[in-house]
Amino acid sequence: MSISKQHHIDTPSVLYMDGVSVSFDGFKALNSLSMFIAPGEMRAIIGPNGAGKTTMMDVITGKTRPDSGTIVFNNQHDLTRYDEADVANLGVGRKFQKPSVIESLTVFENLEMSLKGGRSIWQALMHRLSGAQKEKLDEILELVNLSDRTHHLAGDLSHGQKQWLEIGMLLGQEPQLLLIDEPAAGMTDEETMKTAELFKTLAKKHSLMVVEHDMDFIEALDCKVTVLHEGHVLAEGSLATVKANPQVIEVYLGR
Ligand SMILES: Nc1ncnc2c1ncn2[C@@H]1O[C@H](COP(=O)(O)OP(=O)(O)OP(=O)(O)O)[C@@H](O)[C@H]1O
Repeated sequence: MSISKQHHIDTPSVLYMDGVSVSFDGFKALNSLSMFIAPGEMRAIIGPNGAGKTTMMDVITGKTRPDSGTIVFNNQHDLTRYDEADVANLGVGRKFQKPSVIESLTVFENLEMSLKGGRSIWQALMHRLSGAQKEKLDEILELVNLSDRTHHLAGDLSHGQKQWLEIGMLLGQEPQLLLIDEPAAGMTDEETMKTAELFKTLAKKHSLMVVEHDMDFIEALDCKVTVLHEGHVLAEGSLATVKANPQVIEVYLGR
């Protein structure tokens, strides 16, 4: 599948990938991968183990440099030229599967440290927030369902709440595109459904790329699904469409 260069120029996009390939010792982890994410879009990415999902996020975020291909952020920035810190500063936030909140700090303190502009632990602990910053943190706390846990230690939160806190910390960076790896793993059913609601709300202001294995969660996201297989896009469309695709059934869902 290829997306024309003209499409890229004419259509506003948050992420445009075309013909992206990466090899490790001759093995193609990504094999001419092409994908297009629109502003405000939420996209679910599925695929069997080894399909290239992590490698795809690595090349978008500047962790791995592709051997060939184009990756453009916001119709403007060639992401293959930037390192991880630059890509984050441009507005691409990444959430790894395992939460990495600081457990000995409160929910609020964790969020304070994440605010755009960079705050040291010391500044964060001094609680010198502007009115606008305080307002923003309150808004994030509300969004991620943690308003009633503001002054609890992050270490006392449930696994799902830690994941929400970390998503809140990403939001503190004001990213335009969020890449989120298996958020529902280890969550209760209730937390999983709340997370789907949260993502639907976020998608109004941000673009989201969500890598996930949990089909109930993907169904609840109710968004376009891309199926990766052997480093390439195998199918794209609604969950119902890709589930009915014989190639998808063969390589993934039917296994
Ligand atoms: N640094 C590396 N060196 C060698 N091979 C690698 C490296 N990173 C990834 N691979 C290989 O590339 C392929 C794609 O891996 P990747 O982790 O991107 O898949 P994935 O879809 O994220 O899988 P999973 O669902 O298991 O996380 C796999 O076969 C993997 O072994």
